[in-house]
Amino acid sequence: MTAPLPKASHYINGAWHDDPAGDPLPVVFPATGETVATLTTASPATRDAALDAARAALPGWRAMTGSERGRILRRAADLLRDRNRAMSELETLDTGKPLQETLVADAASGADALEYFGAVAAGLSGEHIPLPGGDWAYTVREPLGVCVGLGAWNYPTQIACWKAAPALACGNTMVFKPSETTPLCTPMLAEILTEAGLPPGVFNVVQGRGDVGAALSTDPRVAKVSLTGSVPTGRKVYAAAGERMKHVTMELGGKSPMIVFDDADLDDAVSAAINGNFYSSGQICSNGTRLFVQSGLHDAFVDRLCERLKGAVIGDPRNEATNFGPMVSAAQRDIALGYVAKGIAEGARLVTGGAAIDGPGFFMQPAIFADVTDDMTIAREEIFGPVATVFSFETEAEALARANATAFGLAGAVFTRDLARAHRVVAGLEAGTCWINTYNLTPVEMPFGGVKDSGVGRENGSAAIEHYSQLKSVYVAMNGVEAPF
Ligand SMILES: NC(=O)c1ccc[n+]([C@@H]2O[C@H](COP(=O)([O-])OP(=O)(O)OC[C@H]3O[C@@H](n4cnc5c(N)ncnc54)[C@H](O)[C@@H]3O)[C@@H](O)[C@H]2O)c1
Repeated sequence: MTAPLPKASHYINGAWHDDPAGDPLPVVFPATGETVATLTTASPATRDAALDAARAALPGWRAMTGSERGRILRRAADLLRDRNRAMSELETLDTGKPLQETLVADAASGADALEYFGAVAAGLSGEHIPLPGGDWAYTVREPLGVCVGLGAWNYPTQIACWKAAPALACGNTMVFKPSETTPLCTPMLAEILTEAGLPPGVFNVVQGRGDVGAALSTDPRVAKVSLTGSVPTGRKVYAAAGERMKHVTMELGGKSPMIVFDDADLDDAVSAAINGNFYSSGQICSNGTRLFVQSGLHDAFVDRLCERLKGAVIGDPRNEATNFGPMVSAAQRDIALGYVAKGIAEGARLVTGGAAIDGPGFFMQPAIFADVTDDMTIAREEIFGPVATVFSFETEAEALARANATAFGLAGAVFTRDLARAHRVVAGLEAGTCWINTYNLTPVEMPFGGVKDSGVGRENGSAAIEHYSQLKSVYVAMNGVEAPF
């Protein structure tokens, strides 16, 4: 792989920016454990420079028409597609995800978002509202101001684009902090945006850990914070934003149910369970890790899933034949292995996998648990690793009640050939994003987000516009003004 690395740690005001006052931020390639780059975190001066740049760029950017802004975003989408291979290689270096995946799911998804919101930007407008007596009102859709984006480590390029594209389309400016675990791709995205014609300061990237994220998201210059991360971080960021009356989007964790009825297409359901549990080595927020399978199909489902796992090609993610890579870090693998141990200790049946793989890198075998009960730790907590849990159920009402018995509400799915049942079950699921007879497809046209503890707000689709803009209402009097005295 020959992907170029970022020329500096940060990207501010349309240029690369180094910060010798920051702390070292080593970037570890998860497949080998080697440090491939050492960036620095942002010192307070660098954070300030980024926020000042975003604030200074705001008047000029919001004054442009939506069509003008959209043209730049669409050009950036084209550049990102042109550089898909280099960006995918970098994403693989950053995350350890197989190149086979990053070539189709990361920069490509980011480009989709830039293209989509580039087109949407041109159509942003308000309403005309007729009122009694010939008076009327109109609304103007205005940007919020400087937005802060905080990213998780599993989809760095995609997360940055899903936040930046709607924010910029609406005329906001942004300071984005990628996850400290995967800092390489986002500054490259900033450089691409500059090349596409984005004015300096409209999109800035600073590196750092949670303290940098906290300082950015509580800064008085900031109007909105959009986080993709865990529920505990979400609580902190949301509380701090609430105290300062800032807007938020919270894309948080999940423990989503996939309900498979006896009449489902077994192969489709198993394929979806593979995508929804083992893609990206299970490190996907919306994964359907609670597999509720009706008793008539249960054993066949578990057998087929185990059989299909034999097709996993585990190895160096830079090899395009590899379809199952390492976990992102030693710490994340330890968390997943800890859950496997807990599952066994609490009496679940480990059907296959679940062990660390010897050698360099943070590899573990994909794991399937059966005979899981709803009260077990592995049934309740987000694992964020390649650990699937299979439950047996008898009736539709039972499946729905058990699926909803969680504080999370990110996603859910139903597998059945009975269309009425499919829609009935989806209507009853307490989840922000649902699928019928498929899993984890998240096209940019479809709003994505969670309910309950899994989040607030929506990314993608026209719904995202609501979360990056606000309305100004203007009453226009066409008659004289009456007063009581
Ligand atoms: N719903 C979604 O769209 C979605 C997508 C991907 C990942 N996730 C979730 O993300 C989690 C995994 O990612 P992670 O481990 O990087 O999450 P995390 O919560 O540890 O970190 C997320 C980001 O928040 C920053 N951060 C940490 N503490 C902060 C604070 N106090 N103030 C401000 N920022 C702070 C981190 O530096 C990082 O950039 C999982 O729970 C997963 O489900 C959700």
